Amino acid sequence: MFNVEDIRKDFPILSRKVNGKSLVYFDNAATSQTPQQVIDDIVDYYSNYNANIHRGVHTLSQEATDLYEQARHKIQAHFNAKFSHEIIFTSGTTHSINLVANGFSSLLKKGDEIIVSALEHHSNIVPWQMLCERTGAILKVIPMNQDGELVISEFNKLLSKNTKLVFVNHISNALGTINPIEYIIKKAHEVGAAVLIDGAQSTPHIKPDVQKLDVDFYVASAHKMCGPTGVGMLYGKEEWLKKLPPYQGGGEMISEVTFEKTTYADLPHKFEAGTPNIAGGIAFGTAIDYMNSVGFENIAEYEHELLEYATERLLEIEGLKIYGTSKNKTSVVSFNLENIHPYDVGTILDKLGIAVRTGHHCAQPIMDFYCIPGTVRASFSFYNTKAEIDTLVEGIKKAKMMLS
Ligand SMILES: Cc1ncc(COP(=O)(O)O)c(CNc2co[nH]c2=O)c1O
Repeated sequence: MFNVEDIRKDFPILSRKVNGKSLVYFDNAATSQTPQQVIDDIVDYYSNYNANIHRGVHTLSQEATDLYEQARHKIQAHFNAKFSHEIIFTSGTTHSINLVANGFSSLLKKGDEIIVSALEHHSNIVPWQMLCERTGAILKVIPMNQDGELVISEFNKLLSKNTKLVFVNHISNALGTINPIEYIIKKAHEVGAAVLIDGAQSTPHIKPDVQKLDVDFYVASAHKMCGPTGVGMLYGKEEWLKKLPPYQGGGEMISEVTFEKTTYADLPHKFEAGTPNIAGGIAFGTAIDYMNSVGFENIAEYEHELLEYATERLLEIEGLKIYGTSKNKTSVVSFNLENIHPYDVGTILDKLGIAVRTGHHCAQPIMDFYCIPGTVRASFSFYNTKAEIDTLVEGIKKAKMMLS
């Protein structure tokens, strides 16, 4: 196990004051914080290697290309992809999902069925609704229960020979629920459907093995796992990536362009049009190195301790209700105080230096299910502490006293 005080020294921002108080950062499900090692590599790139990549004959371009492609190999190794060309750099999870959705526009026909879940982030709902509008495919939804878990018996009933795609998140951003993706992938493949797993919330906590999962697509954002914003990845099985048409046209993604006809580049470049976020891609690799140096088993064990402690302390507060009570969840606690709007609680906590997320968390169907406008979401990471949780609890008690 690691020493959390030593870890916290890696994150300059954690020494900040907010409204005169020490920052307590509990909005990690929105974006994680950035260790000095990642910051240094971004500065190092722009200080010593900045050049456009691929096809350059000059040294700087070659060095930048090598760093970028080394990052791709780091991502391949981390997710245990069979080939590096199965890793597509994108601007993040939303871009990755839209790339796949766009690709299936030419592969689906009227009456085909797409299954998503009630726990999805809007980024894993709206692109599929748009795809259904384009193709006449039908969207089906796996329902959720009061604990914030998927009703798997209903999933089994939704599956049929018409099911072509099943797209669910690994972990719910709003509730922290860990979904049984191994089972979902197995059952979807039994009817011949392809599966995309939205890993935006799982990759900060666990190390998915895409070959072991046998998943067809897996997506993630660097900024959720100690990396920079504006860069993410799409893993796709080679056979699927070869089937999908390009998402964007332009430089990098071509083999030959004439006004009569254009031929496309091989994987991965077919899906990487234009100049990418080079520094971001390199820093994504650094972030993966950093998280692996801390150790995902250590992270999971420590964050589970934080979750248990936070849940126990929060439930001491009369009138506080937690949403998302699955036994199988990561370090996210969504809650409300009776008859108090989440925005008001969040605003008071901010005055105390405590950063939480309030609102629907881009998961409005979940809020509709619970008949609430939103929640206060506290999401913990391996650099948070039990003392910070105590500060949160005191802050909530203050908010309750002021707002009741
Ligand atoms: C499950 C899930 N899918 C997709 C996305 C979109 O990721 P992006 O493309 O990197 O923005 C998010 C972002 N979730 C959140 C962003 O801010 N608060 C959140 O809970 C997410 O949690």
